Amino acid sequence: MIPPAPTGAPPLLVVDGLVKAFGGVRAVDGVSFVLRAGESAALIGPNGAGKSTLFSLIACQRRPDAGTVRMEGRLLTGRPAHALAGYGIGRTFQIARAFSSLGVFEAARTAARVGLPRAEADRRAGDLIARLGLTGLADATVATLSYGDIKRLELAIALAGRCRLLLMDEPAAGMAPAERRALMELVGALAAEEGVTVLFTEHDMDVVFGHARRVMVLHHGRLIADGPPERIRADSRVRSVYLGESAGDSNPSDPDQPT
Ligand SMILES: Nc1ncnc2c1ncn2[C@@H]1O[C@H](COP(=O)(O)OP(=O)(O)OP(=O)(O)O)[C@@H](O)[C@H]1O
Repeated sequence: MIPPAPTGAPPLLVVDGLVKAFGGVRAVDGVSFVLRAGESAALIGPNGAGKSTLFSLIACQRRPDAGTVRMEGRLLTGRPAHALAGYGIGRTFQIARAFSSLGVFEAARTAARVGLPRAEADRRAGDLIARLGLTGLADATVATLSYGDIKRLELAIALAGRCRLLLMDEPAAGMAPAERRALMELVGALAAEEGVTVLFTEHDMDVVFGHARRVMVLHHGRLIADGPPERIRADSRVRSVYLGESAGDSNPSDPDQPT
């Protein structure tokens, strides 16, 4: 588990008054929060709450209608998505696609090579793929990997670039429960070792309540709750928002106990 962020840790990501509308729908409607170095936060909400849109605004895939995002004090809003790495932000979503013709080790090494001498980059890439259980696949072409292996490789690639903030859009989607737990435990351990702050969206409440130290709840584009998992679980507004959700695992009133 990731230890709680030290009190008074410096603000890493500052999201201030983000708004994004599609026609008449305010998908993100005035969202503000501060993520401090060392935190591990999950962004949850029922279908259509605005999670993907908010994530895409933070990750510079869309421009907000209003509001700003700052990383370590530097304005991120308006920058292209490929500038994220230069701000110390790694994103796991679909990274592997860009590396599909490379071998697994080569892909991790390419990411590690940015700003590191060759020998050090090789060592870092080797260490990370070992930690992620991919050593046996070091020479396999990325395009041939299974879904779960791609997810692990994406994590290795994001961390190889020595990001300070890791953005993960449904990191465990499509995985079997045991594989999900293993992946998130690895994320927690690696983030703690590397001093990386984590922000992730997730539908699976076991993953959210088992692995986030902070949970932010979106509803109709607004943050309706933000706090430690135990407080979110007991929040009457959060419970009422999730009532009637069809997916059994989408109800935060009845998640598994945190591991
Ligand atoms: N490109 C788009 N054009 C029009 N409306 C959109 C677009 N993207 C999102 N929306 C609308 O914005 C709202 C928020 O959608 P968003 O996908 O961000 O929610 P979400 O919380 O990620 O949902 P889910 O959990 O179902 O993925 C929804 O009403 C959605 O229909």
